[in-house]
Amino acid sequence: MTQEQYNNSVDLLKKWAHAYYVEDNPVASDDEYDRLYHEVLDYETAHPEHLREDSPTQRVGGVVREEFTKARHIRRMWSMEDVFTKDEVREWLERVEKNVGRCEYFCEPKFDGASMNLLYEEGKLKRAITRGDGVVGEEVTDNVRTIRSVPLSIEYKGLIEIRGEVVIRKDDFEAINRERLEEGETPFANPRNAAAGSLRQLDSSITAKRRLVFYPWGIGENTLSQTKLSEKMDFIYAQGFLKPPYSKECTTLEEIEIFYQFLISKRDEIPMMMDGMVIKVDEIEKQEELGYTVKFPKWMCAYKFPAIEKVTKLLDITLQVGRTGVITPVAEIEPVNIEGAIVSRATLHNFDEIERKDIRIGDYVIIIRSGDVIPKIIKVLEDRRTGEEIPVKRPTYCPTCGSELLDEGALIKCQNLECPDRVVNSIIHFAKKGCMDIDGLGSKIVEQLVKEGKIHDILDLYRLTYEDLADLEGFKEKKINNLLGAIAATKGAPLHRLISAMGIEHIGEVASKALALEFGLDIVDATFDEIVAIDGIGEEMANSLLEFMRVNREKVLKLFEVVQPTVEEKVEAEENPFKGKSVVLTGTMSESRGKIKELLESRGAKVSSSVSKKTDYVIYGEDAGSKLTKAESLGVTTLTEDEMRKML
Ligand SMILES: NC(=O)c1ccc[n+]([C@@H]2O[C@H](COP(=O)([O-])OP(=O)(O)OC[C@H]3O[C@@H](n4cnc5c(N)ncnc54)[C@H](O)[C@@H]3O)[C@@H](O)[C@H]2O)c1
Ligand SMILES: [Zn+2]
Repeated sequence: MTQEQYNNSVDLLKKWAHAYYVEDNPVASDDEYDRLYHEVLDYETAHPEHLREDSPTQRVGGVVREEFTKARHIRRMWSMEDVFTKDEVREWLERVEKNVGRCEYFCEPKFDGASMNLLYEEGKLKRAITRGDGVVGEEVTDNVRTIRSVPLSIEYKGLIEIRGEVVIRKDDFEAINRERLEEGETPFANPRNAAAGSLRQLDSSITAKRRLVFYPWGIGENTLSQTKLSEKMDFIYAQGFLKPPYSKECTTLEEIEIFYQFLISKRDEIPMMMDGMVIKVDEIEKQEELGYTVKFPKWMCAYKFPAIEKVTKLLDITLQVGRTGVITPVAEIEPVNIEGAIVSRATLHNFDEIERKDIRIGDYVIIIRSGDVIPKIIKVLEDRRTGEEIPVKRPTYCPTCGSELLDEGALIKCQNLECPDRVVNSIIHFAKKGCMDIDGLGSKIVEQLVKEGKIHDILDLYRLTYEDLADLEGFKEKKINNLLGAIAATKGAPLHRLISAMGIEHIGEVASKALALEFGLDIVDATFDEIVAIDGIGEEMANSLLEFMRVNREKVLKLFEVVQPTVEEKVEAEENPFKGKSVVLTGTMSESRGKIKELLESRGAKVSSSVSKKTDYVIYGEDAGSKLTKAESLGVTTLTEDEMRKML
């Protein structure tokens, strides 16, 4: 890096930091920011004479926004040094121990939220101040009062500054963004900006709606006498604050590394966004001996997790035709490595989303991949446009069969029932697990069969003969017999699985069960009023089912004839505490969860997989994780397996 490049980089970082800290609306990804930041830092270490005082390496956070009252922290608030590899942790530990000898290290998650300082006096919450530039922050007391995990009063009567992170749950974050998009506002780029933006509301009722959570991680001004940070924190938790789900005291690099890997393995499960692990020297005396740089304490560091957000370029948008004919746009992106996986495509739900986000071909975009979630574009970096970007047009003809498309606004559909992509995808769906579960009929084989003209629709599967398959490439006697056997074995399958397998839009497994129980084979003649009378089935589902039956009535009747599905009897469950209740199972139980699900369903319970405010009971076994925590945070009744059995 030359001095000129250094100066330009500092200017760029400053611009990015302002957008991030002050506007809550970043124009770069964290990964990019961190990279440039470290290049700048390297240059400054090599050329201390060129160091600019206004470099982001020399200051904490951003400036205070005009609309808010400024307030001073009693003790300064800091930023944190970050390390990215085990080797860097080793170096960090060596540096620490060279100065103060062997230490104990307190390790805990680094939640990615907004830094907050709470001042308590005589047991009352007096003031809540954002970190700001570390010396002066914004007073947001009224907003913070709406956060349920911030106690308004505590037992301890001394003056104390309790520091922590205001975080937003990942699912709330997504919900807020959906809402913002609907209202034509720009979505928040990440949970941290969403938390910060929610705190900086001039109207507290908006903050209140955001369901923020506060996790304490440290103390500023205080007169507590404990000699270790972890002991002080235990005292804080005992005052009624939330304790992070995991923390560990370590003494060696190996222990630190093991806990780090453990936290990474919990990354998707924990409802809050974690971007690393914090390592802190536990002994207060040693902390003081180590002291501070201009920006951060020398006694703690953030051991960052690998980035799950990356910036990349949108190369093209291609179209996929689903089994219901819906055309889904797919973003083809310049391949990037996210946590070891090469990502080259991302989903876009529909064309309205492209228009709302104003995504153009050639744009730089931030994409995120977390857990098993398919990568998605979360933000367009409009600042980086060159003017060459090409707006995306809504398609008017099917990319597969060429028929004219029906544009319904949010959805664009190919209406040609014989469209090859629709046929292939509907057969793949028909054959998959949870539907008809036809072993040996995966997507490749379906494509082959359709392409070779062996099948044109689902019914054709049941007409396949040995001779039909014998001349296909890769089909030997055993494979043919297995496939024909697997298809024949679907005869007599439960009706609800057959309904599910038909792939009616909006009708999933649960709805299929309810429909099968209610109507049996008469489902082809069900009326709108009868359908919506079923608990859990809404108008959209009813219309979709009616439309499907209108178009496919004859085919469905034929299918019933060939498959001869087993019609389940409708038996009223006897009265019991779980009848009609919504139940979620989590953790390891004495039998498989599938078995326990069946048991509860036979008693009239609805068993679902995610916890919400509508859940009546969460029944947990051993090693229960985030679902249990979520239930507790929502105030949902939790039961052990034993308690459940007693109630039955
Ligand atoms: N995308 C962008 O344009 C952009 C711009 C500026 C900064 N950033 C991001 O912000 C980071 C720098 O921000 P920063 O200086 O606030 O540092 P930081 O967020 O990396 O770390 C410091 C903060 O961590 C928080 N924290 C969470 N858990 C904690 C715990 N257990 N103990 C102590 N503190 C805990 C505290 O609020 C503390 O202030 C960069 O690494 C970058 O990722 C991004
Ligand atoms: Zn088509």
